[in-house]
Amino acid sequence: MLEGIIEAVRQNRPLVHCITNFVTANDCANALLAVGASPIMADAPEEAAEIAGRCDALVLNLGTPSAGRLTAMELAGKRVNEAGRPVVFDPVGVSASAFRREGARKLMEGVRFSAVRGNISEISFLAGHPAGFGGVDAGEKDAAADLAGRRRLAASFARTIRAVVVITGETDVVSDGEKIFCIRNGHAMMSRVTGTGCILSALIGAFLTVDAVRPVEAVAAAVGAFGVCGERAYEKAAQAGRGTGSYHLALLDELSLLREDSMGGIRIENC
Ligand SMILES: Nc1ncnc2c1ncn2[C@@H]1O[C@H](COP(=O)(O)OP(=O)(O)OP(=O)(O)O)[C@@H](O)[C@H]1O
Ligand SMILES: Cc1ncsc1CCO
Ligand SMILES: [Mg+2]
Repeated sequence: MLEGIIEAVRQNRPLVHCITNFVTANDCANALLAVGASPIMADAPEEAAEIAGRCDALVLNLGTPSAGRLTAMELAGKRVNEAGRPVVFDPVGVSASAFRREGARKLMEGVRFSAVRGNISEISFLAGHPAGFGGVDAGEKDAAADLAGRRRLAASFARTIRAVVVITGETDVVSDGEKIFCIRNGHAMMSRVTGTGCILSALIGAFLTVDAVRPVEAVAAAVGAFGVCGERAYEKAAQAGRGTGSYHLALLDELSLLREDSMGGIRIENC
């Protein structure tokens, strides 16, 4: 099911426009380059729609919102919707402030998303089940949310918004409302480096441009492939005694080394 997708991304060199946060923008750009995509980060409302009109996919990330950035997201999102190309939403820290909550609400109303990815607290908040959590990373309490609950949430929210929904964590859940995939890759070190979720959302944008596979499968491939990179980075950096800074770079290295044969390491099941 996932064969050919990595090489397709490398061959197509999709142009991925990111309107993202200033914390991890550089990592997202490097991660996209590493898998063979072409990143462009452009968040000025004056140019966002024009650039979005020429991109193959758009990724909107709520990590450091501002009035201008939210306007740019809406303008770009609408333009990419008109062009029929994929738009990904990463609702970073959506419950942290009224400004983020309202910004996310307007985006969900005005833009059609192909995929929405977040941790359990972000997705449960967006879906109308506030967990009372306010930071940008998943908390311990969230880790306790059982897998059955995550599967139900991903599938029902996917049906509601007609998009692929991804809830990341120790086990990632990907659903389009019909199929539900559980992906057991990655390493706990991934949550000790900021922005691994943002990187994954950017990669999902690139993988969604491969139209030979269904969107839910393209998203699952991105999630699984990134998880495999997280494991390999652990073997090469952390197991060798190095810390989170080396792990961060090792993760980018593994993305650049990702080839079709890496897909064999993906532990994915219909669940
Ligand atoms: N305990 C874990 N075991 C395996 N993989 C994990 C674990 N925690 C997170 N991951 C992986 O880390 C990546 C990011 O997921 P996470 O849920 O931490 O995103 P996030 O909270 O949005 O991150 P950020 O806001 O820092 O960008 C995913 O690929 C996920 O599979
Ligand atoms: C730490 C942080 N703060 C806003 S965005 C971001 C990156 C992780 O999502
Ligand atoms: Mg996040």
